[in-house]
Amino acid sequence: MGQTTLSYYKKHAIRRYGFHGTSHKYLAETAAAMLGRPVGQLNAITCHLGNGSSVTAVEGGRSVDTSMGLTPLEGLVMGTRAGDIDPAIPLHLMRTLGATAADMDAILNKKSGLLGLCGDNDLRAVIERRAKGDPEACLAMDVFVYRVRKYIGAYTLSLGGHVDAMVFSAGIGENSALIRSLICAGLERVGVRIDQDANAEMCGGRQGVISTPDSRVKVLVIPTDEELSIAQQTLEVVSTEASAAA
Ligand SMILES: Nc1ncnc2c1ncn2[C@@H]1O[C@H](COP(=O)(O)OP(=O)(O)O)[C@@H](O)[C@H]1O
Ligand SMILES: CC(=O)OP(=O)(O)O
Ligand SMILES: [Mg+2]
Repeated sequence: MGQTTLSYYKKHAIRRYGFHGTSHKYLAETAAAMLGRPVGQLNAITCHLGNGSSVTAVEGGRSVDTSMGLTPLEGLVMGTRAGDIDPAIPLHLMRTLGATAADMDAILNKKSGLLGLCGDNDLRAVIERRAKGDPEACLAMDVFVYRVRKYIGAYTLSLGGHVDAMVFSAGIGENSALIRSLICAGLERVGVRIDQDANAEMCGGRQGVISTPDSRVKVLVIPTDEELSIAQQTLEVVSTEASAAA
């Protein structure tokens, strides 16, 4: 047997690390508290949508899949990151344009995403331009929203169709009722019904439910608190080590 690609995993630590873990953990725990159940009994899809964005599938309180990989480049379309693309594209650009690995790193991490699609990386600017009918801004938002919906669809099946809650958080998820509404549009058949008044109100650091009472999937807006989550997890590690040493 020749060398398998599994050796990259074993010898070179190529694996899915995922990012925003402190945020997704905080969101799952807060969602469980809001639904009045132990986090171990919660299935959820947590959407951390900021400048960097990721989605996580949470089953019984544990992350079972997440959209960022070895680096934060994989997954959603972000402010300046491309997210998922055909892995052959960088190879093609390196061959045809003579681009180096460093060039590709800069293109895919710093010049792609919303910025690459329309010239603005801040979604507030993209939303303003879209409202005026700017075609590139419309395209950028369509691609952004479509990619989030695709992950929600994939993770809904990863969770066997059993989703208790969908959570929106971070700069975009906490503040843009428009983006939340576009992501959830037409999902009634998979149990998601948005209360548009509640959605419009849940901005600027407010926490609450934005789905209708009859929505099978509860849709929540939760301002994330990564600092608190880091402090709680640090305390957990320190207390465990202290009690083991005693
Ligand atoms: N009202 C809003 N509408 C749409 N997008 C917003 C709004 N407020 C903030 N954002 C987006 O949130 C992003 C910042 O999110 P944040 O979670 O702070 O990002 P990061 O931690 O990755 O820097 C901004 O780039 C902007 O696109
Ligand atoms: C990993 C990442 O994108 O982090 P942030 O959201 O803080 O930019
Ligand atoms: Mg952040």
